[in-house]
Amino acid sequence: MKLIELMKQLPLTNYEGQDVDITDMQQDSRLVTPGTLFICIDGYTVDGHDYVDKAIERGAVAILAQKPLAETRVPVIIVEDTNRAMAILAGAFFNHPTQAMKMIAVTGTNGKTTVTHLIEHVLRSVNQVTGLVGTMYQKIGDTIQTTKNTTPDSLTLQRLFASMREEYVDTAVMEVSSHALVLGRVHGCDYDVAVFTNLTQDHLDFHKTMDEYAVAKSLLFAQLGNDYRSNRPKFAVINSDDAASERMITATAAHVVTYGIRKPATFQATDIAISGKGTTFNLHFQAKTYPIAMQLVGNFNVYNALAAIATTYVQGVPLETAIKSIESLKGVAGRFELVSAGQAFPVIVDYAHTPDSLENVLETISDFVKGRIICVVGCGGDRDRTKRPIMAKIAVQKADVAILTSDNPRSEDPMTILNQMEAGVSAEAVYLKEINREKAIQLAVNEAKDDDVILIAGKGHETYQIIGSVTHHFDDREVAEQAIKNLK
Ligand SMILES: CC(=O)N[C@H]1[C@@H](OP(=O)(O)OP(=O)(O)OC[C@H]2O[C@@H](n3ccc(=O)[nH]c3=O)[C@H](O)[C@@H]2O)O[C@H](CO)[C@@H](O)[C@@H]1O[C@H](C)C(=O)N[C@@H](C)C(=O)N[C@H](CCC(=O)O)C(=O)O
Ligand SMILES: Nc1ncnc2c1ncn2[C@@H]1O[C@H](COP(=O)(O)OP(=O)(O)OP(=O)(O)O)[C@@H](O)[C@H]1O
Ligand SMILES: N[C@H](CCC[C@H](N)C(=O)O)C(=O)O
Ligand SMILES: [Mg+2]
Repeated sequence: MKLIELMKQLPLTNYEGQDVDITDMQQDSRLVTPGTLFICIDGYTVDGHDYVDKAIERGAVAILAQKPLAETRVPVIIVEDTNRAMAILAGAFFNHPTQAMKMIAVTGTNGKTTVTHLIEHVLRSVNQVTGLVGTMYQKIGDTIQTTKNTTPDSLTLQRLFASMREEYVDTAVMEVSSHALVLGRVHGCDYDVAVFTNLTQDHLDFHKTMDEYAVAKSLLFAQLGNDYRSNRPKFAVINSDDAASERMITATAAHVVTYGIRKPATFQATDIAISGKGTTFNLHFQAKTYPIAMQLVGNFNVYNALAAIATTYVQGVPLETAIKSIESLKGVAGRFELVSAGQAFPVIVDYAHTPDSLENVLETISDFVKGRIICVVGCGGDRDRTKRPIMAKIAVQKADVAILTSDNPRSEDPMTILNQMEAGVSAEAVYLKEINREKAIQLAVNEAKDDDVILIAGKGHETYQIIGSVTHHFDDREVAEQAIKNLK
């Protein structure tokens, strides 16, 4: 693509300088190849404007910047906000790939990964080619790529959607984080359905207040339904039981479909029964009742199943087909995943890393446990500090034996994090504290009797423990399995 042609996407820029062929766009100098337009992003850690030399050395033929640069070797285009411009240019450069497939976005504090996997599973059961973008990986059909972010930057995303278009993906299902919404990572994505799971405390290091966090989530719904050039109907699929739902509904111009348990909803669940092996409930939709017996455990997974059924229904999948598919799903990796190494007591690895999810998962276990609940939990470093005392309090109150430990301390001192967790626990409470996560898991396993249930919370599918700037291999499932073997 010619630079002048590309710059027409930024009409206020009026670029009429030297024209060159642009064969790629990059915001990371390390990925530049000859012919690239290099976009300078002023980041949280470093300033991309400082990498212009590196980019040109690697063959960049033009630079997009938001600060004046003393650069004469290649054309420099200055815009007010390179991040915003990047999203607009990325959509145009890759010829708007999101318009070539159905697009489903899932946002909310908890349940995004689970709901996207449920939707993917249902769509695959009706032979769709699917794409998936989220916390665990990016996936096209069966091909998996690892990823740094739940929702990557706009350029990475549009490039990914272009690859999906090449693979004839029918529907892309993606998690949209609140960070992504605020940072414009999904600008230019043309969604057909946006799903809201729930809003509870997390990420207050980034959003500062719950109100700000809610506004961030509502941005997804604000960008849905306004594009009347596309003749596809747009749907907002909303959890009617969540206090923040009204804000999401107000923000959108799309059709609204609700799901829930407590308040009236388009897709309503009643008669929920939970066991250690699965959940049954009745789904009510348009005066009909559908009994469902799924392998996912917990009330919160009833919400996730309803969200997936409602979403696939508005995308044309018959209800009975979606139900059958959801019933066949064994689970999502690292979410209420059972570790079995011949022991008598269930060991559950779960990704609960927020107060609400931890409380939900502990309450779910208390619905079926015969003996005690033993819970191993830590809180991430360089993340919302205010959730630490709350999570510890929940663990100590809701589990019979709470073992507080480390979970990706990152640049923080692990003991400081543990102390901040302990601040939420009353002085007379009884709990254990073990900074080494491996030892904490062994303690839990040593403590367990036949009727007990162990919950190892916070890391789920993760296969690492980040201490300082070093990423060590660490997998709760492997460590638990070894700990069980050590018993014998
Ligand atoms: C706080 C935050 O969002 N950081 C994101 C941000 O990083 P940053 O601002 O620190 O980037 P930087 O290192 O300062 O670099 C600035 C610019 O210089 C460029 N650069 C840098 C070095 C170099 O040699 N050459 C070069 O060109 C970089 O490519 C970049 O364009 O931009 C990066 C590229 O897009 C992201 O990967 C990174 O996410 C980091 C890894 C992260 O941990 N983010 C978390 C907070 C996050 O976004 N989480 C959400 C929610 C998760 C969930 O709850 O599910 C997510 O969607 O992942
Ligand atoms: N609908 C829900 N409501 C509350 N808690 C949930 C819900 N679904 C899952 N959880 C809990 O939250 C944990 C994380 O679930 P999941 O990975 O699906 O959420 P997520 O929104 O993708 O999280 P992240 O923001 O880290 O990507 C699960 O392991 C479970 O404990
Ligand atoms: N997406 C979440 C993951 C947290 C997982 C937990 N293990 C941690 O490291 O805090 C976050 O970045 O806040
Ligand atoms: Mg996720």
